[in-house]
Amino acid sequence: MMGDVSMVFAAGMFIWAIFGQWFQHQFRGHVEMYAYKLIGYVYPYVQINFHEYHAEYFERSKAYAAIERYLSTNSSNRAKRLKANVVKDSESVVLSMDDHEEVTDEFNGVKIWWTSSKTIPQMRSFFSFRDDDERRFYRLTCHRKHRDFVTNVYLKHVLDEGKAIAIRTRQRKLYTNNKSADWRGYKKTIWSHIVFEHPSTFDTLAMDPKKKKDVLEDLMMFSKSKDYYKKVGKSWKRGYLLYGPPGTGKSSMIAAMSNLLEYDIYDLELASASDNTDLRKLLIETSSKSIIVIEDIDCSLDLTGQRKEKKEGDKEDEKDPVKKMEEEKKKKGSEVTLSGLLNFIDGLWSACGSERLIVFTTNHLEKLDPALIRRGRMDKHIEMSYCCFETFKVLAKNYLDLESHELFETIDRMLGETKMTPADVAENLMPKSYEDDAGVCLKKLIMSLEDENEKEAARLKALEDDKIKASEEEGKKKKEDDVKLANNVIDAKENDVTTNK
Ligand SMILES: Nc1ncnc2c1ncn2[C@@H]1O[C@H](COP(=O)(O)OP(=O)(O)OP(=O)(O)O)[C@@H](O)[C@H]1O
Repeated sequence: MMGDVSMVFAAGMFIWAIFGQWFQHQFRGHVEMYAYKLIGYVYPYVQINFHEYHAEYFERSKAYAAIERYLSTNSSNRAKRLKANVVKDSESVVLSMDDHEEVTDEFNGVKIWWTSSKTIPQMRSFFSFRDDDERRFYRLTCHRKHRDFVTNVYLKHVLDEGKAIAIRTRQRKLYTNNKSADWRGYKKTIWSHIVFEHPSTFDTLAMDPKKKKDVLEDLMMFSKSKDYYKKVGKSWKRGYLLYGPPGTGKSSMIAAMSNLLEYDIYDLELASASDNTDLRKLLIETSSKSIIVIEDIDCSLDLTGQRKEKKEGDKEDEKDPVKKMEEEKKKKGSEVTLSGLLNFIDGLWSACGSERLIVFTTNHLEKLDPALIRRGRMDKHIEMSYCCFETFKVLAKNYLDLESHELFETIDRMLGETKMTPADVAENLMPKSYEDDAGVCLKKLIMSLEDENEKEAARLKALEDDKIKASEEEGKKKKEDDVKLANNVIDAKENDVTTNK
């Protein structure tokens, strides 16, 4: 009998174990569901979890990253246990909340609790994409009555702040486009980048103070005009044309713009783009908050010639065929056309991405097709010119820490008479040895200006001499022609007399 009972008991245990295992998930799910419902009736708080990775993608959640940055900046001083991350070329340390740490945030009088947590799955997936496979998440807890405020207002504030912190702390990049071959050997144009750290700022940029203020205000206005651009139906971008002789600070101005607005720079080499499609692809790949620069636009491509109509007397057809072929080949390097470039600036494609500056630089304004630089495309034309006294004063302050000196008057007068680029002035102001004090550098500049002055005088004299020589030769030739004409008239008269006889 005992044997029968124990057999029934053993069988019952076995069936229960099978059922228990089979029902485990469903049971647990149901129990959990009802437990949460029950808690929901008595527990006055709401919790929202933000996971680091999306379940279905291997991509880090942007919201998680933004919250992490927000909490690092706003709450790390309140957390007791912190995690340290080294960023920016291993130079600075960013602190964030450690796992299972809690901080309290207060926004518009509403209290919000943040906890950082992690779960470790018991079963490691075959496709584990991270070594430890921990799933981190932030948990936000707030009172049920603030639920709408937190989801609609507070979270937007956290995400916006997180984005703004990312922009403030990110390393700016300088992109250049170049051709590279993929594994099949197909050539394509791609952007590659390096960290951009240029010291030029609007403080160190030497130019007419009024002009500088004007540019600065224009840039600041642009960066704050998102809503305005939207209201007037324009894409949020602005074109700048920087023109002037080499060494007047066009590149320095671009670096100063980037430092001011904290924008990346895309240095676009037009000749490296195979055609308009390639150009469009490069454009689409640029990010917002960037400056797209095309330097020396007049030299980039034959953008000026493509619109010119053939004039009578054009020698194109009479060109040496070999030379013609060579020129064609050279042009084939890039088939970007003026219309492609115009499309790039203000066509539909240019509207993808926003908050972008497009900057053209040129040493020869007169060589550019007017269509390329008309207002609306290049909204602001900025002339970078030779060094004037105001420009010099900025350079003297930068290079020599000097605001006044007895030689300033001489330099003021000489700069009025002589054209010298800020780059050349800066070169003269730079001490070349430890003995070179400010006076020595200023004297060096004066000597250089004198040299320049003499050279200019010699150049002008040579020009004047050439003019006099040309006019003398013209006079002489005219005299000879007159004599010839007079002789011909006499000869003709004499012939008439002989015939009449
Ligand atoms: N306006 C300026 N203010 C301050 N520094 C200047 C200025 N112009 C030139 N410089 C100095 O001269 C150097 C060369 O100037 P920069 O490359 O900016 O001139 P650029 O006009 O772009 O010349 P290019 O047309 O040849 O590219 C700079 O590194 C900077 O040190």
